[in-house]
Amino acid sequence: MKIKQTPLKDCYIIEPTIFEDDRGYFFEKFNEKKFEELTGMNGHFVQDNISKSSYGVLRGLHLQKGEHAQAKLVSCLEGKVWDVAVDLREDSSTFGKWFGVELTPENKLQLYVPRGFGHGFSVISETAVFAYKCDNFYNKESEGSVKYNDKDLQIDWKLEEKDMILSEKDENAPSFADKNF
Ligand SMILES: Cc1cn([C@H]2C[C@H](O)[C@@H](COP(=O)(O)OP(=O)(O)O[C@H]3O[C@@H](C)C(=O)[C@@H](O)[C@H]3O)O2)c(=O)[nH]c1=O
Repeated sequence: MKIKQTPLKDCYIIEPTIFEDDRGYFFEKFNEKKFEELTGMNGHFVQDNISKSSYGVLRGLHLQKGEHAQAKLVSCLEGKVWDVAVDLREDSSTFGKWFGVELTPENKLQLYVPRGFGHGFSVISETAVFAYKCDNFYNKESEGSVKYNDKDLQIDWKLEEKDMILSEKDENAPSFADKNF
């Protein structure tokens, strides 16, 4: 397992070591001990989520606030997604900055999105299955969000606006300036 620092503080790309032989391949998708040694972050995840979406679906930007804040380790099991993390920690040197990475079953990359970040992804294949671990439980009352097309963030979602499919909640999300995080 290798990690690569992204331009955002505490946000990492995880690349697994692949063992190939005549049968196919093997890799450790997650190893708490190695993850903690390499990143220095908490690797104790308590919830695993899966979603399936079709082309053009954009989920985000989401976070949980306060004591329910969640770090996420995200990956794509089928298809191709453009994954985006935004640093929403006001005391961070990379506050207000975003980073995007393509996640596919072929590149096997995972993105570690720390607590206090907004997270979202867009589906750029016909369909995509997205999988992620969270280090804190889902809590509806603690949900925060930031509008995907916020003028201050200027995120490139790798989709044309006309193709984007959003939930009503995400369409009506507050702006970055509203600080719903
Ligand atoms: C996130 C979540 C949702 N739900 C329920 C609530 C709702 O009825 C249904 C769909 O929820 P949402 O519309 O919020 O799902 P979705 O838009 O896929 O939300 C997810 O988006 C990505 C970008 C993230 O970063 C995740 O943390 C999460 O916020 O599933 C749970 O039961 N547990 C969960 O952990």
